[in-house]
Amino acid sequence: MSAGSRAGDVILEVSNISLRFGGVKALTDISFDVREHEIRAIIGPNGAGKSSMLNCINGVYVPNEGSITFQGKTFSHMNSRQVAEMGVARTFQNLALFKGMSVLDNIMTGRNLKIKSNLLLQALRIGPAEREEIRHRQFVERIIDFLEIQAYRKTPVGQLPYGLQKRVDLGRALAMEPRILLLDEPMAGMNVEEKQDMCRFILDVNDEFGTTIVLIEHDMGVVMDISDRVVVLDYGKKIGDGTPQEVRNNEDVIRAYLGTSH
Ligand SMILES: Nc1ncnc2c1ncn2[C@@H]1O[C@H](COP(=O)(O)OP(=O)(O)OP(=O)(O)O)[C@@H](O)[C@H]1O
Repeated sequence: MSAGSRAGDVILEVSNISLRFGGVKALTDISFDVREHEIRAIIGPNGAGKSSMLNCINGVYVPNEGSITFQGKTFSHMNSRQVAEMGVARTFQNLALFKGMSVLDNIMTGRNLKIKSNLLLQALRIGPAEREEIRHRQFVERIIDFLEIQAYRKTPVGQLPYGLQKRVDLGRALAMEPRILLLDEPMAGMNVEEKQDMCRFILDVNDEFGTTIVLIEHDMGVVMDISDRVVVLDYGKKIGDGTPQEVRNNEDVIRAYLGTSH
């Protein structure tokens, strides 16, 4: 079911990252790697540092120490736009969609970085701009079919149930044609059926688009079935790293999870 058997070379390497907010050590000396095509989960109880880690990878936070290597290029900090241009897209725990805009238009916003024609040509919809728009629309339609949301193409996103909004957010990120997709608690707040759907879509994205996926989650159960390898954080430190089976049997991980309500 998982992509482990075809995981390739290391595409992303996090090296000795530490991050502090005043006196709070959000991350302490975290290192791990992500291989091409794999589904890599970062799990941990509340406040473990998962979101902080994701925000260091996608350029929102500047780590106090450490570096990140993406496709062979090492950087201690890049801004969010540079990271996006290198092929890293993300979804958000608190949805970042335009609620009054249609599903189609929301997903189209994910193409913005890829639109090359100038604004005047776009506004007039002439020549190359028109051809370019048709190409982008075709790609967006492919995503809409893939995510099985054809029936809601013209529906304002704010009118959709939460699980479908999360799917649109995934579509917006996919529209960027990312090499790496960062998913911030993609199953949070969902019912069982919505969680199953989202798991299926994550596996399909990984399989059909070949996208490398890094997802964070605090519920250990849901990620164990779909992940190739799992990093476990607790109080900002890495306490486990390995296959789901290895992580499940790790004494420190068991202790961290038994000590919380998860
Ligand atoms: N912007 C910030 N300012 C100050 N402290 C912060 C900030 N962001 C995170 N922290 C602190 O850093 C630590 C790690 O938080 P983080 O949100 O990364 O954890 P998390 O594992 O994502 O938690 P959750 O599962 O609850 O989302 C926590 O102690 C948190 O209070």
